[in-house]
Amino acid sequence: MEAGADGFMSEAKRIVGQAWLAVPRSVLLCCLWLATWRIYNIWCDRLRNPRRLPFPPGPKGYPIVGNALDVPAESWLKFTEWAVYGDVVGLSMMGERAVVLNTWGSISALLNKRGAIYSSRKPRLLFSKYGGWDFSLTFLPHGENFLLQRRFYHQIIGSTAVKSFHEIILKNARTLALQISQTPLQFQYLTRLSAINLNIALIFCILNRGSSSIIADTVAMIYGFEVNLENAEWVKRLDFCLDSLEALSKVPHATDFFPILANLPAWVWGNKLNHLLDKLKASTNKLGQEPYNLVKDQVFSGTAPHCLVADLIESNRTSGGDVKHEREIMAVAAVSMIAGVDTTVSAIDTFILAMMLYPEAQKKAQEELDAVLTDIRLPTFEDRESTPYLSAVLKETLRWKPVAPLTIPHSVIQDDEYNGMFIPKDTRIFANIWNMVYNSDDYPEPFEFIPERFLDPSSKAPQLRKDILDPEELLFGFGRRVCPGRAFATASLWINMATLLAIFEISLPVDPEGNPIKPDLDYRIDGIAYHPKPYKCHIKPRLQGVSRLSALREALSQ
Ligand code: HEM
Repeated sequence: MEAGADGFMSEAKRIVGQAWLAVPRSVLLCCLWLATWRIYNIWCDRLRNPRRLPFPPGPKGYPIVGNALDVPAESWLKFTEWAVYGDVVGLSMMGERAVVLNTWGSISALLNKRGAIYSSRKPRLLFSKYGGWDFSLTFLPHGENFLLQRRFYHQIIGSTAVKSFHEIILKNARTLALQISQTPLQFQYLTRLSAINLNIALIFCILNRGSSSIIADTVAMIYGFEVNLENAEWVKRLDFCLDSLEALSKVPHATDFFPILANLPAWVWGNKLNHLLDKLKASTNKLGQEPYNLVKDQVFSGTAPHCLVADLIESNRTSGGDVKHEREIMAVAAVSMIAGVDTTVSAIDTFILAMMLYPEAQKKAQEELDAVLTDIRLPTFEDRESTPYLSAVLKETLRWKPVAPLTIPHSVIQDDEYNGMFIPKDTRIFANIWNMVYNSDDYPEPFEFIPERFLDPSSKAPQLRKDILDPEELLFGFGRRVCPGRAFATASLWINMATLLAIFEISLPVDPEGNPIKPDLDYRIDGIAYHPKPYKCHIKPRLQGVSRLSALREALSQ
């Protein structure tokens, strides 16, 4: 019996031994490496978190992928469902940690008050490594280049500096109103045309008065060009850049989960992806390098108008005739073109929709404007302080349909503790704006457009309330990453709203039987912002609008 058992054991050992030998050596090594890596991580976690504080609570995920498969494209909707886990929700996405902040309390405590450590970004390696987008502030981690580019923005379009652009913003708002009066059915096309102007302005320093619009504000501010409508080539360039950015953003790439893979050569990812990345690089170059060179020539010949690039070139010129930080100046310019257009257009679209659907709000804003603008006078920035109702309309526009429901995720650069929870270094931080703007405690009846919510009910004359969460503090992001175009964007939005309301009556279109046609309020992410689907609207001059339009024509012809 014993001899038989021994025989069986040695036979078994031999079989198992052979089976082991059959395992390819590389797989074995891989498993060993993974196991060691896992043990090392657990050990490091224990050292970093000696009090064993828990990671924020959140939904249970699947092995390896974590919660990644449960997050749809409109992730803010899922994140809002997960707010049942708390103010701060912890997730795991393919091995990477993420935290969703669902309330103003947690956002201001972490992103604002601890902004020094919560203001980094995790670059998307597909863009930065392979797409040539390592210059872009939106993807830059905390560091020297980030600080330099933020300083450039502050210098040129910080809340005080931006006033030097008011004149051009005003003129562009008036031009848009004039265009809408000529082809009211095309109001959305005109907004689109504004984006076209943006592209064209990237290359031409040609002044073509009478064709600019809200988009042209950005253009004129950045490059000091006014806009020529006819150049379709530049339309294609910006569109292509936006389209390829969107296409590349929609699907996660392997390097998002395994950054180490970004060390592989680009050809590994296949011809099609490389082709798209090459086109992105080329179009970005044309948004940055080419117009930059034009403005630089103007600066050196002393003919450049006041604009972001010219001012930055001027302030970075050396005595030897060079320009310091050229790459960063180009980056600021190209990124502003992309970040400043889509966002502003989305807010204007929402404003027009709201005016159609809430005629009472429109009437109140117009009565307020008429009281301030005697006779046929057109609105100017000096009227901003005297029109609190309109300021409330602006805040409600931003809140009602948030331009960026999740902003851009931040990342934390060192381990941190918050309310007894451990937030490890490199965690991606999402600020769930969506959950905040539709929170009925802060904003009762959150899905309705009610500008009055921002006005003090105890005051006879309309006055903005101070005890309510201001959407302008939410919608432009947080801490050291707060949108550097905020002052410019709100100035542009305000004057566009004031000018349109002073001149036009905005109402629902009607069908052949005279029934009002309600617009579809289904929004989607298009490019970088949340947009309504194309919609129709009836826009015609008001009684006072007719004479204001004549005044406007005269003002623009001067
Ligand atoms: C209604 C208009 C706009 C909205 C709602 C908006 C919103 C935002 C948001 C939410 C962020 C992310 C902030 C964060 O990470 O916490 C952002 C970043 C940014 N925005 Fe805006 N924006 C608008 C207009 C503009 C304009 C007009 C410009 C430039 C002229 C601009 C330039 C930028 C840039 C460069 C960043 C990246 C900042 C960084 O990563 O440090 N934006 N914006």
